Amino acid sequence: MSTAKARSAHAKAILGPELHARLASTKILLVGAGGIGCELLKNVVLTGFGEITLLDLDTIDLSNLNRQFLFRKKDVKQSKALVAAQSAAPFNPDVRIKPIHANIKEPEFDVQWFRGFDIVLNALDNLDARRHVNKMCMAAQVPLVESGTAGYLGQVQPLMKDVTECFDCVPKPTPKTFPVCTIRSTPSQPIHCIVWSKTYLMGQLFGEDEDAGSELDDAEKQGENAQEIATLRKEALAFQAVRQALRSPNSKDAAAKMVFQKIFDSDIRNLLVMSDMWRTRTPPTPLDFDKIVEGSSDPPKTHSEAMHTSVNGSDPMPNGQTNGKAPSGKGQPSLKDQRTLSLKDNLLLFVSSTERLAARLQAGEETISFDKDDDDTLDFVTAASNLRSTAYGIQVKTRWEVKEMAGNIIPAIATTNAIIAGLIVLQALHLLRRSYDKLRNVYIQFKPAVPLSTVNLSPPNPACGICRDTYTSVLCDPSRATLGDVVKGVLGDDDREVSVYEDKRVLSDPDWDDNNDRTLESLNVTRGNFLSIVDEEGEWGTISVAIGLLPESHPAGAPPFVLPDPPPQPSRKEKPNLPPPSTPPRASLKRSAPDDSDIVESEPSAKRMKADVLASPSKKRRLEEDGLVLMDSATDVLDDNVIEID
Ligand SMILES: Nc1ncnc2c1ncn2[C@@H]1O[C@H](COP(=O)(O)OP(=O)(O)OP(=O)(O)O)[C@@H](O)[C@H]1O
Ligand SMILES: [Zn+2]
Repeated sequence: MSTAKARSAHAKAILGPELHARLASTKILLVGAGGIGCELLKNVVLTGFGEITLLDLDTIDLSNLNRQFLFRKKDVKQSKALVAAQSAAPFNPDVRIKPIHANIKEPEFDVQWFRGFDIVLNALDNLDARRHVNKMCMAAQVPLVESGTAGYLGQVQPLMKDVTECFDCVPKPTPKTFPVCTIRSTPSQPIHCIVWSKTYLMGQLFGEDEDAGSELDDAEKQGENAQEIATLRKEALAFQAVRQALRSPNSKDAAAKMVFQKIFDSDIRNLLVMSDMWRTRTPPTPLDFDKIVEGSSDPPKTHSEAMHTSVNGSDPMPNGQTNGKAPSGKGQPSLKDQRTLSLKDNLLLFVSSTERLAARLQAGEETISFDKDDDDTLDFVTAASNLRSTAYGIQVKTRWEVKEMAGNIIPAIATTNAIIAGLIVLQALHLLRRSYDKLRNVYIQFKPAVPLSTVNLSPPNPACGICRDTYTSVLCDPSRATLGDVVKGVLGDDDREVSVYEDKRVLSDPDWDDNNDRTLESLNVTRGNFLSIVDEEGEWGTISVAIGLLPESHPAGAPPFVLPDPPPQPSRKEKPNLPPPSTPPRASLKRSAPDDSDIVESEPSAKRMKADVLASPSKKRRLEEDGLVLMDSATDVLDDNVIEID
């Protein structure tokens, strides 16, 4: 038997000659060439898929090499998609792998582009991209296999419009956020100090020079302490001087000390003035740079130490941690990252990492943000969060622990990725055979005797704001097609009252047609966007219009759009008893349009609630100005592993 025949003998025997032959011309899109993606690419190539498009936006990092086996050290900094394709192609001489180094959310990957695939396989690591691919697959009616791993756990979920639930049929946990003032003034846990260093302090010192005021405006609206907000505003203003020092070659040596004194001494003294704030809390202790360097500073005790001492008079070290004082050599782990740093160690690490980051700014880097794999930023965040913890009497953390917490890292396990990648192919084959009764959600669970569990699929959620929409496409020239013409064209003879949205923006409603004569381009609606046409009475399903570009063959004198033929037929809506599943609140509600003075933003599913208060944009605007947050679902669960602060 020739090598090529031998290579495919098993796959052919298992799949049967007909399906095996079909795979050679089946077009698959694989999104993500990371931990799961590398395993999956190998699997699909060896199974006999012949036409593979592999897309990933990232380049290879040294830390990927322990599990992303298609990459070698020489490939670091190269495109993941390109290198993975080159490494996997020789596994099957007949395979064609087209690598694309790009973000799947780019407008060029529009619904028409997705329609070119027979199946899509996700190997992603974030909710945003997963939700995007889900919507595109629902719109293009292409089957999708979704997957994810977290440590020893993993899941595979086959999704098919109108057959199964989609990824958005069930609300996803919202990333955990902390109130601004907990982070900025009253931390009580190590994570608060880590989030402060990574998000706030790094941003202020090494990020873009931007006004931190809007975050404080929001906090003020939400009723947080006004005097405290005023102090924080002053603090933010004073950052200008230290920012400049960090960027000026003359003050390099002094800059780190200046930063230290501002944030760990004078900012803390300013907060202490607000005696009200410390009535029920332990006040922080300012840190003295010179005394710590001399070794004469006596670090404040952690809360638990203080409590313990008062109970039994001893001086314990909770959880083997110390606050400032390194334990004597015995018992200290030998790995550098796992050693507890003393107060002086943290100060010296703060100075050296600040100097390294300042040197990078002076060498031309415009901004530097936290990256767990960038040693300078990890050192800075470790030292800064430990110094802040010390000032607030909170336990310090090792560099290793800070890396885990700041990077929201759950260790990636190569074997879990490999098992999940195998299960993805099995579910993909069921979808391609249209054996829908065989589809299962598959989980890896913590039960050695039964490591895999399968769950039958649920039908689509009738209230889902993604897969219950009726999708259609309009090809147009957005610089000439007007909103009114496109919407009227799609509705045809149907003269129902409708509102039109792009994502969360209301573009028109029955009492407000100011935008109807504006071009789509002027409304910032272009290729890759969707217009949602929502029935005002809530009787008919939403029509989602994917905007694509006109073909080159489109005659010059013809109208600047091509309408769907036949026109979309939205389904009559069953009135759900439950509120629709929520779209998790997004980090930012604001999207810029060239002139968005006439554009109102609201949660997309609010349109389906048809609440009277939301019927007119002016009312919506007022509600938002009042700082009112409209929740779509009361069932959102906070996930403790995910920490995000904006
Ligand atoms: N919007 C997107 N478009 C294209 N590729 C994406 C997008 N979002 C994430 N990815 C890719 O999905 C892959 C997910 O893989 P994985 O979870 O192993 O992450 P990683 O970055 O390689 O590893 P780690 O996060 O553990 O360091 C990554 O290679 C990432 O670049
Ligand atoms: Zn759905």
